[in-house]
Amino acid sequence: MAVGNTSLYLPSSHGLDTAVLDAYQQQFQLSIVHTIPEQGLYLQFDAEQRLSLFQAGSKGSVCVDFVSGRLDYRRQKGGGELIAKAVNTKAHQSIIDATAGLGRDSFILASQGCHVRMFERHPTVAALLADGLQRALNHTETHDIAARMTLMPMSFLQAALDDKVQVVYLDPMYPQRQKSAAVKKEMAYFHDLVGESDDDLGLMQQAARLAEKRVVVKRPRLGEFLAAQNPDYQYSGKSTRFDAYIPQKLQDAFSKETL
Ligand SMILES: C[S@@+](CC[C@H](N)C(=O)[O-])C[C@H]1O[C@@H](n2cnc3c(N)ncnc32)[C@H](O)[C@@H]1O
Repeated sequence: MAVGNTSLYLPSSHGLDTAVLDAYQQQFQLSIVHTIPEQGLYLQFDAEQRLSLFQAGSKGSVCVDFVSGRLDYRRQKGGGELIAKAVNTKAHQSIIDATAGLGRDSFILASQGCHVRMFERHPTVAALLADGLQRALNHTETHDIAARMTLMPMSFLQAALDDKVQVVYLDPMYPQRQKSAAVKKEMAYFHDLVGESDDDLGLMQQAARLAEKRVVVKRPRLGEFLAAQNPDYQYSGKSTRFDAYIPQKLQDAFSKETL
């Protein structure tokens, strides 16, 4: 994972108050700059005031937008989301999303009434998510959904060990496949930033300790099982598969492996 101070470009007359600037610098480890970087990835507010990830010299950007676009369409149309089946949202409403990323899966779960605590280890991605969440809270249509989503400091994931949740959801990065549609191009910026997953086993072990009912893992349809663990249930779609595990069985498997 490429963590280093990502630059946040702000014009000299940006109008942000000191508390907001402090949060960007301290919490999200961003370096404020007043000229647009000539190379690499950087953050900037786009024309619609959304905090966005840009690549110097390239077109397009990535931001978290729960209010318009694809997620808004899914919110309004709803429908048989495979993820809802895998999590079993009718029975399980308390969720930890331990790899929250841009929050799309968390938003879908929250749209189904779940309360989702989101953890994102990359501070720049967490900054994008915090910005998108705030805008969703400020918007009437998405306020109630966003109010069920909480972005947690990473350190709380360990501290939350005494505080079980029904489901832990995992969607670690998997190796990038061929970039098909142009819309995927921007997502290459995101991949460059966070890199591939380097801690699959650690994530699975932590999830097995925290979850009471299920651990759910998102994978490419034909992808390998995370940490080589065979799931108890599988839910396959056109390109994605959700593997569901009974946490106790996972814990037993891990303790056998360490004997
Ligand atoms: C594929 S993205 C998740 C996308 C997300 N499900 C969504 O709907 O937007 C994976 C994210 O998990 C994060 N991540 C990977 N390993 C992690 C770990 N061990 N702990 C916390 N976050 C992790 C990465 O920084 C990345 O943002």
